[in-house]
Amino acid sequence: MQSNTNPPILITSGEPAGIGPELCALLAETSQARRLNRPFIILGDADLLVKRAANAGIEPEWQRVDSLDPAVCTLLKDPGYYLFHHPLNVTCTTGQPDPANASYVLKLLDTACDACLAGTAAAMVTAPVQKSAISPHWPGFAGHTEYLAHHCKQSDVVMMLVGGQMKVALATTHIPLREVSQAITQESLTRTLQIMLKDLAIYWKLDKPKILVTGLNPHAGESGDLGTEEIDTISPVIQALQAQGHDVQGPYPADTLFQPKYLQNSDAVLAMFHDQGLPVLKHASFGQGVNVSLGLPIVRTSVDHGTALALAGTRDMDAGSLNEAIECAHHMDLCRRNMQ
Ligand SMILES: NC(=O)C1=CN([C@@H]2O[C@H](COP(=O)(O)OP(=O)(O)OC[C@H]3O[C@@H](n4cnc5c(N)ncnc54)[C@H](O)[C@@H]3O)[C@@H](O)[C@H]2O)C=CC1
Ligand SMILES: NCC(=O)COP(=O)(O)O
Repeated sequence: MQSNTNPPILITSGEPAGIGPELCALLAETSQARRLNRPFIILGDADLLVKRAANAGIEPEWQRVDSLDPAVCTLLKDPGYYLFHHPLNVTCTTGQPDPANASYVLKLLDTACDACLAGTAAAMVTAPVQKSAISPHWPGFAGHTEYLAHHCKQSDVVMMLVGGQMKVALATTHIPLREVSQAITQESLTRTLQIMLKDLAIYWKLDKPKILVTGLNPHAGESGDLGTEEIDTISPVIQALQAQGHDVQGPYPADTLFQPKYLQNSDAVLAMFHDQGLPVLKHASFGQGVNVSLGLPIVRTSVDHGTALALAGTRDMDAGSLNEAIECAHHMDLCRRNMQ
C-alpha cells in the first residue's frame, strides 16, 4: 500500500554517554513528526534510550521498528517516532564515553547513510559524537563530515553552519591550525565554492548566490605584509569564478566582515578555518544552529553542539538545535524532490 506521508528521516543518537539519547527522547515528546507529516526513525540501543528517557523524566512516544528494509520503511504510514535497535558493544556509563562503543557509534552512521544512499530514507540527522572516543578505533576520525564523505566515496565535502540569518561554510574543517595554510589550495578552494554554489541553488533556491570569502591572515594579508595566501591563492580563485559570472567577493578581513552591512546583502560566507567562522555563528545562534554537509549524495544535517557530557542523564539540555536540524533536513528533502 502506498503511503501518503513523506519518507522517513533517520536520526542517529550519537555518543551513548553524551546527551544524544536524551535529545532523541525529548524529540519524541514533541509533535514535530506529525506537523512535518513524516516518520522519524531513531537509531540506537533501544534499552539504553528507553532507560535514559525514564531516568531523566522524559516521556517519549515512540514505537519499535525491526528493520530498515525498504518494504518496512515505505509502509510506515503514521507520522511519529520509531526506534530502530542496534545493540551497544559494552554497557554505557552516562557521561563517560568508552572507545569500546566506537564501532557501535559508527555502525549507526553507516546504517543511516546506507539507507539514505539506497533511497529508503530521505535524510539523516546526527546527534553528537565524542570524537576522541572514536579515534582509538578509527584512527584519524575527525567528525561526521569527513567520515560520511569517506563512506559515500566522496572526495569533497563542505561543512556549512546555518543560524541567526547566517550561513557560514568552511574551507577547512577539523585540522590543526598549523596545517590550515597548506590545506587551502586554488583547487580545494575552487571545489569548495563550486559545491556551495551548486547546493545553495538546490537547497536554498539561490540561483546566483552572493558569497563573501574571508582572508586567511589578519587584515586579509595587508597587501602581502601579513601573509601571501590572499594574493597567491584566494584572490585568483575568486577572480576566476567571477569571470564565470558567479557573485563571489573577497577576500575580506574576517574581523570586520561579520557586520550587518555586509551580511544583509549576501547569502553565505566562506571562512578559511573552523574557529574563524564558527564562533561568530555560534555567538549569534548557539542552540538554534544547524550543521549541514554540502556536496554529499545524501542530505545530512546535525546539531550545532557537542556531547555536553556533564548534562547527560538530565533533561536540562536545549533540544532547539536538533529541532532545527530536523526542520532543515525536511526542507532540504522537499527541495531535492522539487516539492518546495
Ligand atoms: N556534531 C557533533 O558530533 C559534534 C561533536 N562535538 C564533540 O563533542 C565533544 C564535546 O565538545 P565540546 O567542545 O565540549 O562542546 P559541547 O558543545 O559539548 O559543550 C560546550 C558547552 O555547551 C554546552 N552545551 C552543549 N550542548 C548543549 C545543549 N544542547 N544544551 C545546553 N547546553 C549545551 C555544554 O554544557 C558546554 O558548556 C567533543 O568530542 C567534540 O568533538 C562537538 C561539536 C559537534
Ligand atoms: N564544530 C562542528 C563539529 O565539530 C561537528 O562536526 P561533524 O561531526 O558534523 O563533522
